[in-house]
Amino acid sequence: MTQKIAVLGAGSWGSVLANLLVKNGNDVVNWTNMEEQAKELNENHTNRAYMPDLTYDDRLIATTDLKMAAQDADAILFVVPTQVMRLVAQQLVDVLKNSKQKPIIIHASKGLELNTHKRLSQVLSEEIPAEYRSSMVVLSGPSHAEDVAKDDLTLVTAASSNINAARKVQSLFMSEHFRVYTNDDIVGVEMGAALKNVIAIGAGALHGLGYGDDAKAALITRGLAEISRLGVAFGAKPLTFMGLSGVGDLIVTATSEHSRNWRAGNELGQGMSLKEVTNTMGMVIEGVPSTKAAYELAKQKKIEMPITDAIYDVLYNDKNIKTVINGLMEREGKAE
Ligand SMILES: NC(=O)c1ccc[n+]([C@@H]2O[C@H](COP(=O)([O-])OP(=O)(O)OC[C@H]3O[C@@H](n4cnc5c(N)ncnc54)[C@H](O)[C@@H]3O)[C@@H](O)[C@H]2O)c1
Ligand SMILES: O=P(O)(O)OC[C@H](O)CO
Repeated sequence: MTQKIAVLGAGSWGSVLANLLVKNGNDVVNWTNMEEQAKELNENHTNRAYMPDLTYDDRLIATTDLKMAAQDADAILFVVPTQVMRLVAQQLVDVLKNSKQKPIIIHASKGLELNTHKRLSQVLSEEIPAEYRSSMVVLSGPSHAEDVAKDDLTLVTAASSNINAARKVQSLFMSEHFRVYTNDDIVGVEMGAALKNVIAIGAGALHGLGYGDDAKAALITRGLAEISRLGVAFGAKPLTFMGLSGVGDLIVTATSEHSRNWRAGNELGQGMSLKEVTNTMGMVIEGVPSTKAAYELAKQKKIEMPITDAIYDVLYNDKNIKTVINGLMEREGKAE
């Protein structure tokens, strides 16, 4: 049955997921806060600032009118940067109150809120009416908009404490190119999604500095160990980090040139300043705020996260990358 779906956020991931949902036979409205972008998507079926090579399905509608996008929708998918998620959720409250039906709430963003250190399902739960909380779903896993846009093969997970809601999301997104598993560990899925961005900055930096494959494999492996340690301290299931939203997403983000986090690290490794990197990327680099949030969470819980500490020192204390890498190698010997 055709579903009415609102996708909030028309950057690379939001617009590409909206396009996928249209191709799956749904009525989809993609909400953006930029008038020019809505016009371009509606008239030219392009979104050149984010996906320069993609022509979108001409059935995809874009709007800056949140009510038009989300009122009476069957599903509402948030795909905005982490630090504006709360703001967008607040704008949605009145629309939800005036809707004739109760949509399923999904988010596909990856990060931790600065200051509160909260996961995105927690942020949404605080802002939207209570009756939506139990059926919230998180869509996550190794997935770059560039690959999904060209119908390459992508496998992700839909996590919820409500299995029926997860299954509903699974069936909305599944296609011959896009496979969705279900998962009941929202904490693990969201922690894996946010923390892999931190390690990906480190992996990009190693590349930018000219280190080889051994160093990159070691960083990913030891990065996974500290992601799991922090996640488990907050109630995640250890095995979740062995799945698509854990090691799967870590591998793609820490090795792909599509990754904004990896590219940011690579440019830092090549000697650019953080300001230059963020000013030229033109898209969100979630690992930058998530490094700060993860660093502070780790201190709060007394969890050892040496790689996160090192990236934090580079991003927030202006430490030299080569020096922090040397520091990691010079730590006392440990058991694995
Ligand atoms: N790009 C990917 O391949 C990909 C894949 C999986 C997950 N994600 C996650 O999805 C989230 C969004 O990433 P993206 O790649 O689409 O980012 P992006 O930088 O490409 O686009 C972000 C969009 O958010 C919009 N935005 C910013 N502030 C806003 C506000 N106050 N109100 C409404 N819209 C606002 C911007 O205008 C822009 O269109 C991130 O958390 C990212 O980690 C991205
Ligand atoms: O481009 P990045 O670094 O934000 O990563 C995008 C996705 O999270 C990869 O799964």
